[in-house]
Amino acid sequence: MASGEEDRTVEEKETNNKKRTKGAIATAWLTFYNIAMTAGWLVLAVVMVRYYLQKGTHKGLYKNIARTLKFSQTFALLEVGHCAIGIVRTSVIVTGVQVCSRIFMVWFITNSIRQIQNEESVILFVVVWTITEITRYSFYTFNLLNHLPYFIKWARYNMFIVMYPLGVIGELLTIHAALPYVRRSGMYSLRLPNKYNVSFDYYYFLIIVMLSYIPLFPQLYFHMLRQRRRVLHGEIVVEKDE
Ligand SMILES: CCCCCCCCCCCCC[C@@H](O)CC(=O)SCCNC(=O)CCNC(=O)[C@H](O)C(C)(C)COP(=O)(O)OP(=O)(O)OC[C@H]1O[C@@H](n2cnc3c(N)ncnc32)[C@H](O)[C@@H]1OP(=O)(O)O
Repeated sequence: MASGEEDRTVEEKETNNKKRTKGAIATAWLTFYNIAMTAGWLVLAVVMVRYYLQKGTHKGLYKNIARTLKFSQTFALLEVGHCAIGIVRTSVIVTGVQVCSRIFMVWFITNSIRQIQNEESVILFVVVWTITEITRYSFYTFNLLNHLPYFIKWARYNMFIVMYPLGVIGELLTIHAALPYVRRSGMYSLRLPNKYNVSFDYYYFLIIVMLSYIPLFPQLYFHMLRQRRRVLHGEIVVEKDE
């Protein structure tokens, strides 16, 4: 064998070894991450069911789940990182919009405005998120372990058809319920005159957020419909932002 060819073979072997090591580390991390996230959302589900069975009402439930909800949803920020460094084949933009809008709902709406925490709409989106995330993270976990039961795959790529719109309804109704409190309290707003000479009205910002669901939500929904066709029906789908 010529020495040039030998060099290339050694180089290829080294590259393959590096890829394998990175692959193994990434797979181990993702498996750990998905198990931890499934557990987090399962805890939330158990606490919710137990609370409802004991008290017979959803009132006061949010206080009991607030910490686990904030923890589980905030950790999902790591998913944007996973896409950015390329260890999962998902769009950073789609994941970013999905994760950031949820974090916004949790921290800057539900957690910040005590008066709306007992609204039915809060329970609606929390229940919908919980069911979705238990399914999604168990799907990823079993998939990584190469033991994916068909019903989990089926649930992952069918339930969103109903769950996504339900979640959006819950989120929009919650922001809508928050509007009067935000207007009255002037929270997170900056009025003129101030030393920065900048004004910001959180009330109008929330109206813009609600309106932004109109162009953004269909994109997330159609993304999932394309994923569904690809995974369940084996169709080759080309994403625009890939
Ligand atoms: C600051 C102000 C904010 C203003 C916001 C404005 C509003 C915007 C509107 C937003 C509306 C959002 C509403 C929403 O919150 C409501 C709900 O969620 S309700 C509940 C129902 N929801 C769903 O069903 C969620 C569906 N969405 C998702 O699943 C994801 O979020 C999404 C990013 C859309 C997922 O898509 P993805 O592209 O990741 O699809 P796949 O799951 O098929 O994965 C693709 C491949 O990547 C692998 N992967 C991904 N993640 C992992 C992981 N953690 N571990 C291992 N592998 C992973 C996956 O296996 C696939 O691999 P392969 O291609 O090899 O099969």
